Amino acid sequence: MTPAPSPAAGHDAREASRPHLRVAGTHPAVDPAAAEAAAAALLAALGLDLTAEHLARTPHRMAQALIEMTSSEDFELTTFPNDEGYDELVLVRDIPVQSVCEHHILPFTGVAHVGYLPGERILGLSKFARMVEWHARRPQTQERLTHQIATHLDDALGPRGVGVVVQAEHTCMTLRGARVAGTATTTSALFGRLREDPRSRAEFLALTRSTP
Ligand SMILES: Nc1nc2c(ncn2[C@@H]2O[C@H](COP(=O)(O)OP(=O)(O)OP(=O)(O)O)[C@@H](O)[C@H]2O)c(=O)[nH]1
Ligand SMILES: [Zn+2]
Repeated sequence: MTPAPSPAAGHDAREASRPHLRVAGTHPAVDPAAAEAAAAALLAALGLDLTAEHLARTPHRMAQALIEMTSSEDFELTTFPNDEGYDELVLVRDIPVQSVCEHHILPFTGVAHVGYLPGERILGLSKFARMVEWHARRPQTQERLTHQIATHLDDALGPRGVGVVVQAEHTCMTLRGARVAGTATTTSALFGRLREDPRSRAEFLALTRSTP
């Protein structure tokens, strides 16, 4: 692997003024023991016999599964100075989205397309996926998830434009309730030039629709 080039001396001050942002600390505290006790109570209320061997550890597994689906790892949101003055769209497509709808606590899954028009700083490419996962792995609405990713990118980089499109299938709508298998929901959040400039907006939306 090629080592990352060290920043030019002139950029040291700017690098220090926007340190690698640690994304952490806003997830609520989790109490696994209380979650397990609550899962046992729910399963018993559903008429399950928790003394059966298959079910004995189900409250534990159920609590752990829900905790895993609503927790994500903290990470460093590494940004770099835009030394080359790159000013075209950067778009990372088809980032997996695995979230849980906060109305039914059932999964919704799909993809996110996240892009921006760089200003003074650019983002490490893997951080787009980490950012999506960090916001997705908690009880969410798709609209809020989409907006939070866009706001996060906007705050971290101060770019000229930000665009986020999320396409997802909600199991609360496909497996129960309306039971409309195969339906997909698309949400978008566009900021700056990607919202206001019709050509940039059209280019971004077209790229999120085209096949790679
Ligand atoms: N806007 C939005 N709605 C969502 C999302 N996830 C789930 N929902 C909806 O939340 C709504 C909750 O409505 P309720 O009428 O209280 O719930 P319900 O009786 O289970 O409704 P049905 O799902 O229609 O059976 C449903 O229409 C869900 O489809 C989301 O991410 N965004
Ligand atoms: Zn739901």
